[in-house]
Order: sequence, then structure tokens, then C-alpha cells
Amino acid sequence: MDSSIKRSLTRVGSPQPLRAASDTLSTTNTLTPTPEPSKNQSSNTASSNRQNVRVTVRVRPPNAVEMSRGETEIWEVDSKIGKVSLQPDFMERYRKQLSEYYYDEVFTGSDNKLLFERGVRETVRSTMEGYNGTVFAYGQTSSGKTFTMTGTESQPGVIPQAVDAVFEYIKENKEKEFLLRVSYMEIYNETVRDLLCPETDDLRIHEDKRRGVYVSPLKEVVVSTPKQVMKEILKGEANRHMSSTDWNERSSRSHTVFQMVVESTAKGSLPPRSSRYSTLGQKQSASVSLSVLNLIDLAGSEKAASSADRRKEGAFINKSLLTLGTVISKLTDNSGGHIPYRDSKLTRILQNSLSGNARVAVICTISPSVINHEESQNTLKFASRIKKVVTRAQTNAVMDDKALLQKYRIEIEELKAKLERTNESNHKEKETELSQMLQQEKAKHEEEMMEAQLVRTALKERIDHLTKLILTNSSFSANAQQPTATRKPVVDHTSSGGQVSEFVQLESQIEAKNVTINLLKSDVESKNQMINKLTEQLKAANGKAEKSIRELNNRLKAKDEELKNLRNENRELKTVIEEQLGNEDDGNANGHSRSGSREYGELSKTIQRQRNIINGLEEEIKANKLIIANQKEMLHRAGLSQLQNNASINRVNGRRMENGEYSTLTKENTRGNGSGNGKSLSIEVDSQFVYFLKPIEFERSTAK
Ligand SMILES: Nc1ncnc2c1ncn2[C@@H]1O[C@H](COP(=O)(O)OP(=O)(O)OP(=O)(O)O)[C@@H](O)[C@H]1O
Repeated sequence: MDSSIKRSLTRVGSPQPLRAASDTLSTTNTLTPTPEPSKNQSSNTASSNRQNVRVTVRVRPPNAVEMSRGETEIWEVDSKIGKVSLQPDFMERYRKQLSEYYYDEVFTGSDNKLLFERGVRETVRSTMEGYNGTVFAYGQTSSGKTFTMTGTESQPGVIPQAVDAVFEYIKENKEKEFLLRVSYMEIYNETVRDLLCPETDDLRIHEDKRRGVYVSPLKEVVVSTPKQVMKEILKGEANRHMSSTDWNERSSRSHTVFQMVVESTAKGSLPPRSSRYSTLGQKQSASVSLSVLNLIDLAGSEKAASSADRRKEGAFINKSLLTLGTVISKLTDNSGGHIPYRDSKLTRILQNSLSGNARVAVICTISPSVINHEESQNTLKFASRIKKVVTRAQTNAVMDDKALLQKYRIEIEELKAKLERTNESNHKEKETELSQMLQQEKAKHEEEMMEAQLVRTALKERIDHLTKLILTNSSFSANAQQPTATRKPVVDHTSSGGQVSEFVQLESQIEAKNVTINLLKSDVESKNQMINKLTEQLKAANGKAEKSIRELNNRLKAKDEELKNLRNENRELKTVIEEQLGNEDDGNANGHSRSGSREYGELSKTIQRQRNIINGLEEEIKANKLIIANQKEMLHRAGLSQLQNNASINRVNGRRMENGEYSTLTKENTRGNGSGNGKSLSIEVDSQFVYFLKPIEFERSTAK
């Protein structure tokens, strides 16, 4: 506190005398405390297990209301020697006796970190080492218990710092392993409630030899991070009974106990479940240490409240605190009498710690206000008494099968074994599955290989077939002259790899062959056209020859007719001559013989001339007939030559085209001079046979 505040507080008028909050405390203790050892003196007993309760007193700074009233801060704090004493001014003014108190630590101000370091850390550390630990804040309402235990965001209190310290310890002690579980409960109006599970309302306090006093059924949460612990704490805080009172805007109306159970063991020290019995069948010694850290925020003792509810709560709170005071007094007055732990839920729950098997740290909080002088004095007396309480904390080794740590360890081992078994069986299943898959793949692969082989063979046959067709067709010299490399199939049939490229190559080979075939086809087509042209020319020549033969025949017929007429004429002349010769003989007798000889001579000459003409005509007819015979011979020869040509064209690849591969040149035995079906051409070569020429059509072989 700064000096200006101190000065303003000093100027306050006379404070109201206060009634003691706890009769028990005021009756069993004198107002002047017994001289305390300074904080530098050890408060521990000779045995390391025997320890006095560690007591810290904290005087909170004046709050806004106190400052506004201009009250004096009546307590002086000497942190160096752990002394809390009344202000000399106040003592003088109110004729108070010298009041000096000595504790392990005394603080004022708001430094929670310092308070934890000096007043609490050691107890938390002890808990981690296997001793039960209890830390609680005691003081009248609004004196700063919750500020000390819970703190604020900027000043985390004992509980969050203890949590951090626990995890720090775990981090530092790598040779140990731990298991932590937390619970959070409150004692409200003398009922125990589970703050982590508020719906559970029938919590009971039990006691047995092994566990001592415990609450059940209490929800315990196994935790592994500070964050997780704080989450549980916040959850509990939300369920805690808090109310606005005459003295505190947010007053705790219940005592809260945050509990952390710590199980620890040296790493690898836990015997496996199978070897937990010695060879003699005796259970092996416990190897798990179990300790409990209780962090307690007590409700504050208070004067009569204006609200009925608050008064009822206050009555329960005051009664339990009174019992706590009594218990502490009994513990310290060495009277050996009955200690009334059972008189309140609070003392019952604290029984384990207060009866000795715990290291206990208490933070007593007091108000700086003159108004709270008497209550603060009572708190300080309580602090002095409890400071005298000596505990004999023992590490609590438990039978390994009772510890959750061991249970978890065993469970982990069992799960690991199960996992291994599962892995093994999974492995085997996987192996079988894989081998089945491999078999299937292999079979599929073989099938595919077989198919590929078949395709290859088919392609090879096809290529061979096409290659043979092309290479052996001597009439297509262009192909015959192709370099061997381009005609030879490039497929390596012995190779099992590169199927795709092989097929591509085969395809391109086939494509090349098709191109060649198309070339051949067009070549045949042009040859057909040529044949058609020749046939047309032949047909024209044929027509000319026929016309000439017809004309010669007509002329021959005319000559024949003329010959016939001349012969008739001759015959008639002969008859006339013979008749005249008969008459001459008669005439000689008649006197006409000379003139008859003359006429005869003329007639003879005429006959001779006509005979000559007939002979000429006969010669001419003979010559014409010879010409006709020659022309017919020529035509005959021309027809045969055409037939031979077609027959040679009709031979492809060294064999006759048949079975519809190509249209054929047919020879039909038919009479007449028909010219066929329009596509056909006919040539009459003699009176008996007509050759029909059909244009040749090339058809692609259907062979595959
Ligand atoms: N050391 C401190 N520094 C600053 N503020 C404090 C300190 N102690 C207490 N206060 C403040 O004083 C008020 C009362 O404190 P707190 O609630 O902690 O008292 P309490 O003892 O828990 O009271 P109750 O018993 O009624 O719950 C709070 O506003 C708190 O923040």
C-alpha cells in the first residue's frame, strides 16, 4: 500500500468495537498470542515427517468502499520476519494491548505468485512426492479468500498455480509416472454437493481404514493437462453457490474442496499382472504411491446478514467454522480429548489432513479495516493456533491392484497385447487377402497375356496373309519394289513386353497394307477402264468390218444376180441360135443361108463377151469372198486376243479370282448377236460362238 493511502486511513475516527466471530476461538485463546518464532526459525519438528501447519497471513489492500470512508489501515506487516501487528497509532488511540503475531509468511498487496511460492508450493511438492497435502484459506467474509485461492486472470490464485506446479513437477521428474484425477465439491448448508456433477445430490461421507474419510459417489475426472484441469475447475465454479451479501458482491456461500488424487510410481516399476505374486504365492509389495491434494476455499465467517437466506447460510458457515476452530484447539491443547470432526461436514472432510497424515498450508486473510478489527484479530488467533498443529504425514503406498495407475497400466498392457493379437490376426488376414488378391491378379494377368497372345497370333496371321498377298502379286510391281523393311512386319512376336507399341506398329502395318491394297484396287480399276476403252474401239472396228462385209455380200449378191441373168440370157441366145440354125438349113432350102451365118457369128461373139463378163464376175465374187474370209479371220483373232488379255488380268496373286472375289470373264455358248445386259460387250467371232466381255469389278477380299 502506498503511503498516501496509509495516511488517509490514519485520519479515520474511532472504530466500532467488533464482536468476536468465533466464541470458541475467543474462549480458548487469549487475545495476546503466545510469542511466535520468527519466519526464519524452523517450524518443523525434529522428524522430517513431523511438520507444523504452514501458516501465511495476508492482509488485503483496502477496497474502494473502505478507501472512500477514509478508514485507517490498522495492520502493519513485516514480511521479512513474518510479523503482523496493530498500527501503533491505532493501539494508542484505542488503548489496545500490543498485538503482534508471527507466521511463516505474511503479505499484503495482491501478489498471488509470491504468496504461492512462499506459502504453498512446498505443500504441493510434498503431495507430488506422495504425502497428502491440504491448503485452505480462512478468514472473515470479504477478506480475500477467493482472491487468494482462485485469483483473477492477471493474478492467478493458489489453485491454478498448484495445478501448474503439479504438471511442472511431472515434467521435471522423468523417472516417475503419474496418474491424476480431480474432483470438486462444496459443502453448502451442511450438504455435500458435487460441483462436477451437480445432479448427484446424495453424496455421503464415508470412512474406511484404507482410504480414511472420503466422499462418495463423487465424480473423479482423470486429467492429463493443466488446461483440462482448469476446464473442470471452471465447470465447478459455475455450479458453486455464490451470492451478493451485505459485505461482498460475490460471496462464497459454501466451502469448496478441489481435490486432486496423485498416483505415482517409478517408471517401469510396476510388475506385470502375471508376476504380481511372488513364487511363494504372496502378493508383492505395493509400488504405487497415492496422495491427495485438497485445495479449500472456505466460506467466510460473517456477522448477521440482512437477508434471511444469507442468515441461514451464514449460520451453517459460522457453525462449521466454529467446529473447525474447536478441532484445531483440541489438536493443539494436548488435552487428548475427543476431537469433534463429525460435528461438521467441513471438519469431517478435513479429518484426514488435520489428524496428521498431511502437510497442511493455511492462508489466513484479514481485512485492513478498523471495522473488521475484532474479526481480523480472531482470524489471527486461529492462524496462531493452527500453526501449532503438528502433522505426521506419511507417504501412502497402496497395493498395486488398488491404484488406478496400475489398473490403467495393466489395462494398457492388456490392450497392447490385444492390439498385437489383433494386429497378428489382421496381419494374417491381410496376408491371406493379399495372397488371394495376388492369385487373382496373376490369373487375370495370365488370362490377359493369353488374350494378348491370341490377338498377337491373329494379327501376325493377318499380317502374314496380307504380306503374302502383296509380296506375291507380281503384277503390282510398285509393291514388289517396296523396300523389304517397310513390308516386313516389325512385330517381335517373341517379346512379351511392349504389347501396346507392338499393336500400334501392327495397326500401322495393316494401315499401310490397306493403302497398298487401295493402290492396287485403283490400278485394277484403271486397267478395267483401259479394257473398256479397247473393247469400245474393238466394237467400233467390228461394226465397220460388219458393214464392209455386208456391202461386199450385197455386191456379191448383185453380181450373182447379174451372172444369173447373163446365163439366162446366154441360154436364151443359144436357143435362138439353135432355132435359127434349124431354119437356115430350111432356108438354104429357102435361100436364106448366108444372112443366117452372119447373125450367128454376131450372136456367138455376144455370148463370148457375156461369158467373159461372167468369168470376171465370178473372179470378183471369189476375190470378195476371200476378203470377207480374211476380215472374219482378223476379227476372230482380235476376239481371242481380248479374251486372253482379260484372262490374264483376271489372274491376281498367281491364282484365279473365284468364289465371288472378282467378277469373272465368262464365255457363254449362245447363238445370235446379242450385246448382253448393257454392262456386257459382245464380239461375234464366228457363226457359232459369241464371247461376252463384262467389265471386271475388284472386290476387297473378305478374308480376315
Ligand atoms: N489481496 C487482494 N488484492 C486485491 N483485491 C483483493 C484482495 N483480496 C480481496 N480482494 C478483493 O476484495 C473483494 C472480496 O474478496 P473475496 O471475494 O476474495 O473475499 P472472500 O474472503 O472470498 O469473501 P467471501 O467469504 O464472502 O466469499 C473482491 O472484490 C476481491 O477481488
